This record gives sequence, C-alpha cells and structure tokens, in this order.
Amino acid sequence: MAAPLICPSILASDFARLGEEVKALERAGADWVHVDVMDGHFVPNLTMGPAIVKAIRPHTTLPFDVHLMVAPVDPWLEAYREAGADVLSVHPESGPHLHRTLGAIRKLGAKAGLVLNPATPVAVVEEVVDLLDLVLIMSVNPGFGGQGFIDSSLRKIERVRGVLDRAGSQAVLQVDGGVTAANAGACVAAGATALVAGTSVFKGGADAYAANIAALKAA
Ligand SMILES: O=C(CO)[C@H](O)[C@H](O)COP(=O)(O)O
Repeated sequence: MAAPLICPSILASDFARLGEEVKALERAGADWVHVDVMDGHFVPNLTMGPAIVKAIRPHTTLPFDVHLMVAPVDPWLEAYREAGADVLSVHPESGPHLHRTLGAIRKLGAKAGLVLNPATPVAVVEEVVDLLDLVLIMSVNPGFGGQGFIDSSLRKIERVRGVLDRAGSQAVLQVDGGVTAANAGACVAAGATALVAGTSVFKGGADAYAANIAALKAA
C-alpha cells in the first residue's frame, strides 16, 4: 500500500505565525497544506478569507488544498483560486447546482473536490464522479478541530473507494477529522489516499512536526 499524502490542517497552527508554520510543515515532510475556510454560517466557526491564503502563499511551494465550508460557495471560488488554491473542495449542501460548481472549479484551472459530511449520502459521488479530482470524507462534523474520529467513517471510506474504483476514477480519497497515528492505518486500509490532520500534526510544537507526520505516514 502506498504511503498516504499528509495534509496538515493549519486550523491547528499558530495563526500569529502562519508564514513560518507553513514553512515548518514543508521542512517536516508535509505533502499538501490543508486550509479550512469557515464562514460562521455553514459551520459555527469563522476562519480564513482569501487575503490570508494570499499572504501565506509565498511561504511554501506545497499545494494548497482549500476546504470551503461556505454557503453559498460559488461567489468565492475565483477569489480563493486567485489567492493560490490548487484544490478547491465544496459541500453538496453549499449551493443548488453542484455539477455546475465543480465544472466552474475546473474552469478556473484548479482541482475539484467534493466533501461528504457524516450524514451526506455516498450516492452523490456517483452523480458527479467524472468531475472529481478529490473526495473528502469528513470523519467529524465540520466546524472545529480537536474532535473525536467517528468510527462509522471507515465504512464510508470503503463505500466511496468502491464507487471511485468502479468508475475508474483516479480521484484522491481524503479523510479529515480526528485523524491520528492510531486510526490512520485503518483509514488507508479502507481506501484513503490522503489524510488531513490538525491536532495530531501540530501537537508538541514545531520540533515535533516531522515525527508527527512520519508517524501518520508509517501508520
Ligand atoms: O475541517 C476540520 C474541521 O471542520 C479540520 O480540518 C479537522 O477537524 C482537522 O482537525 P483535527 O485533526 O484536529 O480533528
């Protein structure tokens, strides 16, 4: 089994030192930088606008994978792409026309991601599979870092793996929420190819990032 891509969520970083934090992640062996955008409406928390993404973009060459927890999402796609997003991931609940939204992301030259909340049915993946570069399975209800992994997410990863494989899709299958070295192996065994982790990467401070990332890859 190939090692998963490790995508640290900067939601758990020191916001006062974001530029240094993304540099430290690159040195520590991260594959992508995961940016959690929350609008205080779609989810009960408020985080980073496009100006912040633009400000940290020059500090690393790692791809920026931007998870938009925003509704309506369509008016924000271009701004985050211009700010430096490489992947833009959206929820089917974020607008009335998911098919159009995914097409718009690709038209902007970004990779298109679809995010499933714990209660979002897997069937939606089948309807738009040809438009997907990534599927993100939320293993917590989105809005906050530091929550516990919902165990039924493993079965959901397996089911989405089946949908992608049957369609011949090469989309990245990412999991996010409560991911630790203790459950990372089970996520990969279920079919995940990328792991988002906040708390378990940033714990222990910058000197621990490399070991924390290595532990996730090895699991
Ligand atoms: O999207 C998120 C919350 O909505 C975070 O990316 C996720 O929860 C990661 O944080 P942690 O690893 O601490 O659970």
